[in-house]
Parts: sequence; structure tokens; C-alpha cells
Amino acid sequence: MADKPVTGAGLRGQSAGSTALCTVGKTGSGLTYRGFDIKELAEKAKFEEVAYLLLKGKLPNQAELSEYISKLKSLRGLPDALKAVLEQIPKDAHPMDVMRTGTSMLGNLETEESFDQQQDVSDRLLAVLPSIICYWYRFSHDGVRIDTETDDNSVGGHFLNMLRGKPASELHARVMNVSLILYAEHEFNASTFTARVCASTLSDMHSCVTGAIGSLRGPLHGGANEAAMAMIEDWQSPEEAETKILGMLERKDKIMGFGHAIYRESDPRNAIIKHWSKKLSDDVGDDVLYAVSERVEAVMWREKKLFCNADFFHASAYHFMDIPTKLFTPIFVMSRVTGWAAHVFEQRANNRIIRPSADYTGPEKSEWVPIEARR
Ligand SMILES: CC(=O)SCCNC(=O)CCNC(=O)[C@H](O)C(C)(C)COP(=O)(O)OP(=O)(O)OC[C@H]1O[C@@H](n2cnc3c(N)ncnc32)[C@H](O)[C@@H]1OP(=O)(O)O
Ligand SMILES: O=C([O-])CC(=O)C(=O)O
Repeated sequence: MADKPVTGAGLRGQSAGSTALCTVGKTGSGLTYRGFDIKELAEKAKFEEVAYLLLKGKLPNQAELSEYISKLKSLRGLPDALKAVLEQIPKDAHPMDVMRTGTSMLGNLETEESFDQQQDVSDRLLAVLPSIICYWYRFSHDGVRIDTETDDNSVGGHFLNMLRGKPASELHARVMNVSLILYAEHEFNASTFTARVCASTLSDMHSCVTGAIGSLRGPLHGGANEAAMAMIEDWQSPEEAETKILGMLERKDKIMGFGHAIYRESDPRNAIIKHWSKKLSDDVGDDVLYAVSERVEAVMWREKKLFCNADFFHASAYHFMDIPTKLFTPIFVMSRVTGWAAHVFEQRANNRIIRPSADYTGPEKSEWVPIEARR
């Protein structure tokens, strides 16, 4: 794909500030968090280690990591007033709306009174977001009030345990760990930029994260993993998938899970999650969905030179783990909250209110007409 022209549309290609957190597509396809390559992090790190790296600025040593994991485990409980709110939200609500409301309610109950509290407030959010979504999901769908204080060390294992009422297998906990690492941070993407704009007014952390959740919800951003699943789930064979995709391209439909605003050649997270999707496909004895996904990938590249972004093979990977499709994007929130919070810290540390200009396209001069004379 050729380089994109730098135009005002979507602020594409324009620098909107600086960050020490992440590089995206520097070599056309690379991704680093504080200088660490995503491939190495996905292979060697725990998600909690990556969260520490983003939020505290360095990799933890063993003692620091153990202490951090214990801290996060101790922060998983939900206040009664928050449970009461979650119990009011209907079963057919969008789970991203539940995440947004849960975060906002927490901001009423545990308000960030001073920026000195920002680390603790962020750790609390990281620890409690899985509890928020699972408490609501299990109450509204299964009629049970779950205990959100499980003994799992990992955020991913904890999430799966609450969702299913039993500890996750080693394979599933491993895939969740990788997935949360892949989604944790991505420079000035739409939701992170939302958080930074909010932070630039010197607002509180819960407002920044609530706004970011709203931005992530859309299908052009985090909502694409769910939209990709909805697209591929009915296709019974690679041949059917190819016919359907060609029809969609003919109609100029957007294919969810493909393309990216920054990467030009590939999204480095795709090969990683694709590898785990294949392992899960073998694990469940699938002989349709993975093959369908691979064919969609091949057709999109052949026809449009469009590559899978992080979301496409996440769809099949989560599906193979029996995670309901509507919970896919909330998992993204459980991870990206680390990146959002770290960007809020950065914004606060070197702040100027973010307020760009617009090119005016309205009328030069409008004549006032009294209301009774208007048609
Ligand atoms: C975790 C994330 O948030 S990753 C992104 C998740 N989002 C998706 O998967 C949604 C599908 N993808 C898209 O809508 C886009 O690729 C975006 C939003 C990710 C990036 O948007 P842009 O930067 O505006 O795309 P870009 O400039 O590369 O588009 C170039 C051309 O390819 C087309 N294109 C880009 N992505 C797709 C796609 N997924 N399906 C079909 N055509 C596409 C565009 O329509 C555009 O064509 P045009 O010039 O005729 O209008
Ligand atoms: O960077 C972007 O535009 C979208 C995003 O958040 C990601 O790919 O993880």
C-alpha cells in the first residue's frame, strides 16, 4: 500500500504531541512499549508485568511484580452501591455501556481527589474492570451474584474464572495473557486520544477512562473484533467466505478486522494472535472457523492488499475459548486501560489544553430574521 497523503481528514499523519510510551509502525509494521518489542513481550511477559511497565515506567523485578499482583488481587471487590447499579442494567444492554457506566459510577464512589492518587486510581480500575463486566453479565444472564474476589494471579485467568465459575485451563489463561498484552497500548489511537483530550482539561481519571471507553466502543476501533466475529460466524466453508467477501468488496462494504490508520504493511499483533487462534482451533477440533478466517485473510490481501489488524484473529481466538461475542470489546477495555492511564499521566506531567482549530466552511454573514418572519 502506498504512503497515505497527509491531509486534515482524521488528523492523519499529523503529530498531536509526544509520548515515551509506544511506537507504532515505525518500520512500517513494528510495535514497541517503552522500547520493548511486542513480539518479545507477548512471548515472555505476564500482562501484569506489562501493566507495571506502562504505568510505573520500568519492568518490575520479581519482588515488585509479586507485590503488584497481590495489590491488584486485593482490589477486585465491588462496592455494594456499584453492584446495585450493575443489577439495574438490562441483559440486552451493550456490555461496553456497562463498562462505561461502571467506570463512571466508581468515579462517584471513589473519586480521584488529587492527581497524587493517580497510580492507585489506575491500579484500582485495572483490577476492577473485569469484576464490573462479569458481575453484570452473570447477574443479568444467569441470575447469580458472583464473588469477584477470586484467587487467580492473572487478570486474564481471573476474568475467565468469573465468567465460567471455574478456573481457566493453562492454554486459555496463556492466550488471555497474550491477548491482554497485545491490546495494552497503541500510541495516539482514537480512544487514547480521547483520554488525553479529557486529561488536558485537568479532569479526573474516571472521566478520562469513561470517555475512552465510549471511543473504543465503535466498530471502526475496538468494536471491530465483535463485528469481525458477526461477519465470519455464519460462513460454513472457505469457499463460501470467499464468495461473500468478494460480494462485500463489490458493494464497497468495510471488512471489519482489516486495515489500519498507521500500519502500512502489516499489524505485528496479527501473526501472534493468529498463532494462538490456530492452537485453540486444534484444541477444540474446529475445522471451519479458522480455515474461513485464513481464506478471508488471503482474499483481502489478494484483492485489496489489506492486512488483518489485531482484531481479526482475536475474533476466532475468543470464540474458541467460548467467550460470548458481546464480551470481546470489554476485554479490550480491561487491557487498554493501562495505556489510557499511562497517557493520562504523561498528559498531566506536561500539560497544555488540547484545542485545535477548524477550517470554517459555513456562511460568511447571516442576516438575523425575527422569528415571526421565518419560514
Ligand atoms: C484495534 C483497532 O482499533 S484496529 C482497527 C479496527 N477497525 C477495523 O477493523 C474496521 C475496518 N477498518 C477500517 O475501517 C479502516 O481500515 C480503519 C478505520 C482502521 C483505518 O481507516 P483509514 O486510516 O481511514 O483507512 P485508509 O486510509 O488506510 O483506507 C484506504 C482505503 O482502503 C479502504 N479500506 C480501509 N480499510 C478497509 C476495510 N477494512 N475494508 C474495506 N476497505 C477498506 C478505505 O475505504 C480506503 O478506500 P478509499 O480511499 O477508496 O476511501
Ligand atoms: O492505533 C489505532 O488506530 C487503533 C488501535 O488502537 C490499535 O490498533 O490497537
